Amino acid sequence: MQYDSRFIAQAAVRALLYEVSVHPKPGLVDPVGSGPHPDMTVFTFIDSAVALRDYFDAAARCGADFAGADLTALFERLRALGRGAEREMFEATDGVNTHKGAVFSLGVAVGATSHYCKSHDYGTTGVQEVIKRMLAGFTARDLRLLEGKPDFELTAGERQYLKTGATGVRGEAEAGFPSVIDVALPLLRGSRGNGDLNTRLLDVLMLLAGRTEDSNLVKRAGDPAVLDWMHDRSERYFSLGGAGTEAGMRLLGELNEECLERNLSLGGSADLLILTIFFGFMEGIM
Ligand SMILES: CC(C)(COP(=O)(O)OP(=O)(O)OC[C@H]1O[C@@H](n2cnc3c(N)ncnc32)[C@H](O[C@H]2O[C@H](COP(=O)(O)OP(=O)(O)OP(=O)(O)O)[C@@H](O)[C@H]2O)[C@@H]1O)[C@@H](O)C(=O)NCCC(=O)NCCS
Ligand SMILES: Nc1ncnc2[nH]cnc12
Repeated sequence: MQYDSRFIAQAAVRALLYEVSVHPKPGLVDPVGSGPHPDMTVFTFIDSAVALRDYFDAAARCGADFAGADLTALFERLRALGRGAEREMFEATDGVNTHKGAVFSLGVAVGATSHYCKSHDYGTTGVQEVIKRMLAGFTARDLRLLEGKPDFELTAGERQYLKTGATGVRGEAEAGFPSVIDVALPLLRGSRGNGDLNTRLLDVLMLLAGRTEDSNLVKRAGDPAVLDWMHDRSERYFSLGGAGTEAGMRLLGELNEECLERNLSLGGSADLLILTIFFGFMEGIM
């Protein structure tokens, strides 16, 4: 299948809207509640997603139009578009950070997909190779800029890198989003025809939460040990049979309560779910 830029940009916005619609998501905003995010509701996410439509159109066109051999130059062009999109997102949400991570990760995915589809039938492995070439050396280059940056200017991801060496969203992106393409997408493919979409996507979220180093979760907990706790909860969830079982749904409810009490957010895992949904649309498995 050869996709055009318009279809690709539309899939990106649909992925944002599908993710926020999945419920009940522990530690995240969904149509039923705001979880540990009192400054946002599902409507904030709808406003944000709609405001990002032009950005994804521009990112898709940028990918399709790029003709050079050095794909790191394509990434730099996309990054400039992403910075503008972040501003548009904050305008649409009155300063609330809904999709900063997704502006970056999904922007990369849209640009890479569109570039690949210019000369190939769609294939996720091919797109992953494009992403790796676009981001080659990015993490080291970006994090090298931190030398001398005052502490109060550091983002959560930057602070965690300096403290523990965790590379967060940058490392995940540079490696071609392995947790999405090698872990979550196979689950989504395998669950086709088995359960409703909401159930399938809850399982994908919990698989991602169990495998990812979510810098948003670590920031909220103030301790990277929270990752082991979340990874254990995810294992338990799947040992109970996941969202297709009463016991799995009960565990999700308990986890939701625990995230609320401890003010824990799964923002990074939500972004990876968005990416999985996007690739799911591209593969026609949703
Ligand atoms: C490259 C940048 C995007 C790097 O970002 P930065 O250093 O500014 O921020 P980080 O702290 O590193 O995190 C970025 C966001 O990435 C998401 N994330 C976290 N872990 C992972 C992971 N393992 N894999 C993938 N993605 C991950 C996460 O996003 C979600 O959390 C956001 C809410 O965060 P925040 O407001 O900090 O937290 P709250 O606790 O909710 O707020 P408080 O109430 O406590 O204040 C939300 O957006 C989710 O989406 C991380 O936050 C950047 O520097 C950059 O270059 N940006 C501009 C360029 C661009 O986007 N270009 C696009 C195309 S290339
Ligand atoms: N549903 C959601 N709730 C909170 N943060 C998010 N980041 C991306 N999706 C999110």
